[in-house]
Amino acid sequence: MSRSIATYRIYDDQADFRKKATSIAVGMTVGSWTELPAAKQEAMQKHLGEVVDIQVHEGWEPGSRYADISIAYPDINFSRDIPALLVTVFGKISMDGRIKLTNLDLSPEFLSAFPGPKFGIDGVRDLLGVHDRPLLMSIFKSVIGLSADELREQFIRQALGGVDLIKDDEILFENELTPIQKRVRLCIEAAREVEQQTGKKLLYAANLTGHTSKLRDQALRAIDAGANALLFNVLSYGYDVLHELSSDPDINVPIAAHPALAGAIYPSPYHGIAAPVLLGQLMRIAGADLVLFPSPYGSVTMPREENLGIRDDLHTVKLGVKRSMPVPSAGIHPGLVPRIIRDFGTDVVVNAGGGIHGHPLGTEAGGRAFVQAIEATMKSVPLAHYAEEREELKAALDIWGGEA
Ligand SMILES: CCCC(=O)/C(O)=C/OP(=O)(O)O
Ligand SMILES: [Mg+2]
Repeated sequence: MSRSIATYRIYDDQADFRKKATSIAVGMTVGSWTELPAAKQEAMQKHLGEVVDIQVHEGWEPGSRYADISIAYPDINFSRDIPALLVTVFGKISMDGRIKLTNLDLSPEFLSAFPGPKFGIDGVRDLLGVHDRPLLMSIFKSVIGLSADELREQFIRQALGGVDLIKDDEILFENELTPIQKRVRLCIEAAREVEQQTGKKLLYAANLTGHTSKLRDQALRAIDAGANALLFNVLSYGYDVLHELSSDPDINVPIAAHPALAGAIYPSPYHGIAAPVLLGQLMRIAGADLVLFPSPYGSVTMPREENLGIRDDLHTVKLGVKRSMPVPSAGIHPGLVPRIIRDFGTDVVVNAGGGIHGHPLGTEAGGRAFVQAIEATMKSVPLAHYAEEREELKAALDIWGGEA
């Protein structure tokens, strides 16, 4: 019988964890068990959840306790979609005290319904023709209220800085000045102009927004206007919307998943869903080609072990789909590039907004500083040494600091 296993961390100083685990396994599947007549029990056996592991630990505070509990849920109980999975394994019990969903071990049967990322790491690299180093992405900043000309000008400045991708900020929604088709047309045209000068291909991830019922048409309009990538605020819509977009054959461009709202779900040790599940595994099987998340060392941080957990879930062969590109973000500046590459390897996107636009010599110099920092790190040259002959990197290190 095909089963998917959910692991929870439950904090309770008094609980009989075996009893608690059994009540979850029964309550989230067949509802009640011991009261059922034998004939009914036999009929319902195939639907019954099972406690497969309980590990009890002493907590940090004296006398406190917690347990890691794993429960197997028969795949027969729920349909092959993420909403059904999440309601089954963490619907009602997510509201029942101090309990956090920390891991999902999904069955091959369940995973068979998920094509995963259309492009993945290798496909994005193929689009750009860059295979031997981290990618560099910049983010429009102070973008609300910009006219089309101002947006185009900012795009060109970023492109001339040598970035591989440019993304909308996640707070750029449909608006009268730069509706998606208009801004895609002007940015892609600008990308082609700059490519004439630099020879560099560019992906522009336009933010796909608006009512759910209109997203597919919106995406097709953007692609018709020349869009070669999309940004999507997954958690405000739900994973299944991403799944529908990513598995649509007509939406043939990479999708970058933004983590907006994730901070309401992953940080607490006592509640919510662990970051590797929320921003690693589920984003990848829902089809995100690139996944943004708070880095361990920027302005909006996430503990390093959770970052590395996301990295591992975006790469693991266990999920049986293409790998998604990790994009550790927020407060990234050139001095952090060696740490990023040390933690994530070269299959990573170095992503910055303020770290590019806030450069003392301007946006173009900000991009060049990152390009230089990546070059130095790939050559195993200390940034400070590499900066001796490169004013853009030197200015960035002077203002934001160098590698730890
Ligand atoms: C984790 C998401 C980061 C993000 O959306 C963003 O705009 C970052 O900007 P900077 O912190 O690099 O300025
Ligand atoms: Mg942003």
